[in-house]
This record gives sequence, C-alpha cells and structure tokens, in this order.
Amino acid sequence: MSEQSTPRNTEAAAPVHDVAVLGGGSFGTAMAKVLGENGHRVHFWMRGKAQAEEIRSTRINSRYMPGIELTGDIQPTTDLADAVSKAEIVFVAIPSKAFRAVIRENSDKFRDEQIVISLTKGIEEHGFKLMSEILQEEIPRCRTGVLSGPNLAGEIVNRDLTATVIAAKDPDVRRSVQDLLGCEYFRVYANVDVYGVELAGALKNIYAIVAGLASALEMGENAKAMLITRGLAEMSRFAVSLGANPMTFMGLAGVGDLIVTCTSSKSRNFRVGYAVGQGQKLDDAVAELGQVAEGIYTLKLVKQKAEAIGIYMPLVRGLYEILYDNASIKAVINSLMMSVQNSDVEFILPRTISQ
Ligand SMILES: NC(=O)C1=CN([C@@H]2O[C@H](COP(=O)(O)OP(=O)(O)OC[C@H]3O[C@@H](n4cnc5c(N)ncnc54)[C@H](O)[C@@H]3O)[C@@H](O)[C@H]2O)C=CC1
Ligand SMILES: O=C(CO)COP(=O)(O)O
Repeated sequence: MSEQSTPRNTEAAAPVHDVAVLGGGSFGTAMAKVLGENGHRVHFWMRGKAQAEEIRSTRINSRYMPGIELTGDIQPTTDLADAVSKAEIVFVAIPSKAFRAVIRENSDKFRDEQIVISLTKGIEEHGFKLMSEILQEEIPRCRTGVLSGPNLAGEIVNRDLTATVIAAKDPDVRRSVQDLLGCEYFRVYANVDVYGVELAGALKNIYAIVAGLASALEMGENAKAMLITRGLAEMSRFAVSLGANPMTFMGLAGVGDLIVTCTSSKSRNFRVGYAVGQGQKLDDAVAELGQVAEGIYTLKLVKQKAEAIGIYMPLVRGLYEILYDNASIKAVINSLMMSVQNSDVEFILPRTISQ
C-alpha cells in the first residue's frame, strides 16, 4: 500500500498505548488531548495537586485551556514515577528553565530504551544546551527525539488542521511518534536533523517578538515580510554555523513555525513583542501574559553565543538593545535600515563582511 493510502488510526488498526505527558501547561494539555483522542491511555503529570484534581473531576484545565474538554482516557497525576513507569513513550512539555531539574530529579524512573520526546522550544542558560542534549546527558539509556513545528496549542485543542515534525536519529522513534500522534487533524512529518529542528523551534521565538513589535508599530506588510525573511536568514546562518542542516529551515520546523509565530497574536512571544511595541515594560508584559514566552530568555543566550562565535545577527542585537538596554525602538530600526546592503541568500551569494 502506498504511503498516501495507508489508513491511520482507524478503529480496527490502532492499538492502545500507555503514554506519559510531563507538564500541565498549554502544550502538555494540547498533546495529552491529541493522544487521548487517538485512543491512548495518557498519564498526564503536573506539579499542582489542585490542577490534577480539577482535570480529574471536570476534564478541564481551566488555567491553561479554559473551556476545552479533555476527552478519552487521560489520567492526571502528580506522581511522576508512576506516570513514567507505566508509559511506553514519554513526552516532556516543561519550560526550558525547569527542564533539566525535573528530568535529573527523576532520572532513575526512566527505563532503558524508553522513548522520551522533548516538546520544549528553548535553550538552557548554562552551556547553551538544547533539551535533547539535556535528555542525553541525564538519561542516556533512553531513546530520544524532538517534536517541533507550527503548533499553536490553542488551535490544536480545537482540532484545527496542524502539522509538526518528529526529529530523531532512530527510525523506530520517528515511526512510533508518527503512529501515536497522527490523526485526521494532526500530521507528523519526519526529520533526522535533531539539532536543526530543535534549534529552529527555539530561535523563531526571538523573531516572533520582533514581529509583534513591528505589528504594534503598524510597520506594514512589506516590513512584515522583510522581518520574517531576514529572520529566517539570520536564524539559519546561526544554526548552520553550529552544525544544523540548512535545508531543515525550509521545512515545517523552520519556516513553518517562523511564519505562524511571527503572524499570529495567539503566539505568546508575539504578544510580548506587541505589548512592548505599545510602550509596556518587558516585565509587565511577561507578568500579564501569565504563561511562558521562551524567546525572552533565548534572546539573551543567542546574543551572547553569536558574539562569542562571531555570527552576524542584527535582529537579535537590535531586539536585545530594545528589551534589555532601553534603546529607542526608532533608533534601532534606523540603524538596521541603514546598515550595509548585503546578499539576499548567502548560501548562493556570500555576504560581504563589512558591518
Ligand atoms: N503553547 C504552545 O503553543 C506551544 C508551546 N511549546 C513549548 O512547550 C513548552 C512548555 O510551554 P507551555 O506548555 O506552552 O507553557 P505554559 O506557560 O502554558 O505552561 C508551563 C507549564 O510548565 C509547568 N512548570 C513550570 N515549571 C515547572 C517545574 N519546575 N516542574 C513542573 N512543571 C513546571 C507549569 O506549572 C505549567 O503547567 C515551552 O518550551 C514552549 O515553547 C511548543 C509548541 C507549542
Ligand atoms: O511554538 C509555538 C507555536 O509553534 C508557540 O509559540 P508561543 O510560545 O510564542 O506561543
């Protein structure tokens, strides 16, 4: 049977699997919902007892997904060891700041060869580690992968059509995740460039903040296209210098995720940028959001790293100056517009190094 005609998750074909989702925020909830609707038994771990109790009794996570009913066999729990021990595959949706601590504290709960997939789009502060690297360091006995793509949680829970990417070296890991998550509204494409897929997911958050800022300033549609495209050039330049495959940036985890987060006010990173563009202080914008906007941390780390390894990232530098050095937005824009006019696609025509 050809790939196109293979039925997915038909009632007769789909076996029930035990899976764990770690993290009771927006994205953990969205992925738990997809897995539950696909007929799997979901051990849904979160820190808060009250939150777990609420989901158990009402089937709703009111703080992160108000009004969305979690149907299927989703079992909220605060017992991480129990959730992981029962699961064939574990999905981790813990913000990057807490990711290592949660995995390290519980590293002995994971089994040899167990599949563990990061859903987190961020970078660890010390050592510039991505989440898959943290998994490899903390639980090297496990088989790991990364899921990333244009995946706004608020749309997935409404069953809006969505596609994502599973990146893993091991083909069994890729296939298992495709089988578990794929359904009539959620498609899972595969990639082997784990580093590129993961780095793309973290980097695009920076440009979503830039796009939010531009939107608040009503810069226009041409400016929006310029920012997204130059953001893509900048993030792929950086990622390729660290070993990512440039072609990954043409896929869903690259340009796909960049488009959705740079054009949608459903993106938390976009919303932070928009608020700052309207004159709000960064701290106030983040506090008002009440959810994680990974880009504000990623920005600092990427700026430092880019300077350390000599990668030209004018949008990163400009946004950093606005958010952290109180630079005037107008002055930053002017300096970006008046910098040396350079190559469009530097994989075709190398940039002239004169800025
Ligand atoms: N929401 C979205 O649309 C998407 C989010 N992601 C990524 O998923 C990751 C998680 O984000 P969201 O769920 O959206 O964030 P969120 O802000 O909605 O929720 C964060 C969750 O993490 C929990 N948490 C924080 N520190 C913890 C700790 N020490 N131990 C246990 N739990 C802890 C919080 O209690 C909360 O349940 C982020 O890296 C984000 O970039 C990826 C794709 C889409
Ligand atoms: O990663 C996301 C969509 O793919 C979600 O973006 P935000 O974290 O900005 O909401």
